[in-house]
Amino acid sequence: MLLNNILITGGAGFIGSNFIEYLLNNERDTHIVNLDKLTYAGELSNLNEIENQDNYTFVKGDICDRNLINKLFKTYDFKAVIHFAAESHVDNSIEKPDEFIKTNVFGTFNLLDEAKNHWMHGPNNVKSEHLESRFHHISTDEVYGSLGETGLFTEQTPYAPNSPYSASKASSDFIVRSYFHTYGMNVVTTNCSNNYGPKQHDEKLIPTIIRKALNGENIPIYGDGKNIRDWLYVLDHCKGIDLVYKKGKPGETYNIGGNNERNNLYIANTICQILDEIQPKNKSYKEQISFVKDRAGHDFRYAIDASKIENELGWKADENFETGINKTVNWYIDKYL
Ligand SMILES: Cc1cn([C@H]2C[C@H](O)[C@@H](COP(=O)(O)OP(=O)(O)O[C@H]3O[C@H](CO)[C@@H](O)[C@H](O)[C@H]3O)O2)c(=O)[nH]c1=O
Repeated sequence: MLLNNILITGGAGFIGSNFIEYLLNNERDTHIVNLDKLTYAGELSNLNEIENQDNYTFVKGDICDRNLINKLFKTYDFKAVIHFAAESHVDNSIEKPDEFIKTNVFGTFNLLDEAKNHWMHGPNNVKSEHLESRFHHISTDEVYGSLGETGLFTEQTPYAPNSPYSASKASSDFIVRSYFHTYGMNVVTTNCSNNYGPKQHDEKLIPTIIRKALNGENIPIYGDGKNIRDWLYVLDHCKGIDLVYKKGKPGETYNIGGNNERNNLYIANTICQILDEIQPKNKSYKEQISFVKDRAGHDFRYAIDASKIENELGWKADENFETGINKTVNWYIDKYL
């Protein structure tokens, strides 16, 4: 059988590795090339379960390396690119924005431009063998900025990124958009809310709470803990990405959110309550919750209106926050204990 080669960038990271596993479990006619730089956030063991499959190849490399990208396109004649690779941690972007601009902005441009050169003769002239070839850009709801107490982000919400991270993702979204409008390239973008679930890097809120709780350390909650995020179980996100990748309209963007708005203090209390039940000790884990200095420019609230992907493509999240967080806490207990 002739396999379709697709390029997945950042596949050793949290969402990318969950997506690769999801795709390979559901498809037999795809060969995935996973290009990942293996920064501190990439973990090859995330891919243990599929690393020996013959329809999977790992390449260590940087999306900013134009020669490498060119060589990969020549070797594999990719039929699609699904682009996860990014510097993703907001706190790091506040301390050191350079890498975010380099990887998220320049790296995305590099990939996109190589894909265009490989798939198209010129503006609006796609090579016959690449009529279906698609560039799927994975992005974030943070590009829309911060909400007050009410309202939801829709695909029409104007961009208003507040952190160097979200500004770099917003820039990359605009570059991708421009390749549709200028060159007629087949691109789609998905903007997701906060993901959680297995394989997330230790630095993010939910793994931090679980790890610090189990280690008997203070659980750091920024500011007053009232900031709100819309939590999306990572496998629901993967299903949404797969739908958009296969059925999304070229040039369109789709929001993917969990419809699970929770404030950070609620998240910490919920996790502590689960741990009190399944991993009890002499006092409640809640006593470890500790309020610390707020994040600079901390966005107050993110919340997504996912009706476009639900109505147009039939996507629906399978997990609600209660089912998802229970699975997640159990997964990290196995990892940390
Ligand atoms: C790490 C940490 C975070 N926080 C707060 C800050 C945020 O309000 C909330 C979640 O923080 P983080 O886990 O860093 O995630 P956040 O800044 O929302 O961004 C995430 O979600 C975004 C999607 O909304 C993604 O685009 C980002 O790549 C991803 O990192 O918890 C704490 O209160 N204490 C902590 O120790």
